[in-house]
Amino acid sequence: MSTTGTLDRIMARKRQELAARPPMAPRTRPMPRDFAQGLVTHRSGRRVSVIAEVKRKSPSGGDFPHADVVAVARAYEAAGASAISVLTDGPDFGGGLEDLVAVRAAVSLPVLRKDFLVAAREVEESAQWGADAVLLIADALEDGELREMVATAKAVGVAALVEAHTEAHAERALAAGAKLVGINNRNLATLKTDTGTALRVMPKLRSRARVLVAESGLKSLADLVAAQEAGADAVLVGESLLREPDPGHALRRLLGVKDAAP
Ligand SMILES: O=P(O)(O)OC[C@@H](O)[C@@H](O)c1c[nH]c2ccccc12
Repeated sequence: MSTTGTLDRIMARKRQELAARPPMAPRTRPMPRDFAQGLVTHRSGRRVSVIAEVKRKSPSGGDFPHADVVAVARAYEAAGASAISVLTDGPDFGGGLEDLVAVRAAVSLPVLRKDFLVAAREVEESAQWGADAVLLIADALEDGELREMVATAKAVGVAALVEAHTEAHAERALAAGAKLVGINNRNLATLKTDTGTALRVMPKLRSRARVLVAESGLKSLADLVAAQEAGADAVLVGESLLREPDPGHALRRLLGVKDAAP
């Protein structure tokens, strides 16, 4: 039996991929959109914001029945999403940077590049490809790497959403300069999900983070309310929407929006 978790496996692959490829050709970056501003709800009384995710498959969820991620992103925007998360990893999530470009061109919302970034150079490339925000995974990066990647994001004007699965890693994220912190309910080593994780950790961070995001495994309006009460500005939701035949309708339902009477 292998003792290497999924996160370690993917990070090792990412480091190999990066070492093997030359720097990307420069691109003209589109006008950035403010990711953080659209999410902040804390103390505003506004309902928690939703970052809605597109991916074609995942290691925990298998294949999702929506190959057209652009159509899904449009439906999310129409349903009231505040931002779109686009998986750009190919082997494990079926995505690519082309998806980031296509989704961003199709919506007017800020777009998060969701990937397993291992170097500051990739943060710069993400900005050039049109990412308004990048995900950085504290549990998988050394303190020095994290600090450098957060600083690079700031320098190029891309928001860094730094994700952690434990309070200790969340503290490392804050120490590295993160202002936007995500608490992932899914343990990326084992892929097990416990929606209590974010509820337990977020209150300890609330006063020190500009934006707090509860991530993974959220399915119901009750889950969103619980996240909000624990201090979340936003939730990151993918699988429970992508399992449905109509993800836009599923997002409306999640937000508690009543369908118009026939
Ligand atoms: O599909 P879910 O359970 O609603 O979760 C979305 C998002 O939180 C999850 O995809 C995620 C959170 N952190 C990650 C890091 C890498 C890849 C994926 C993720």
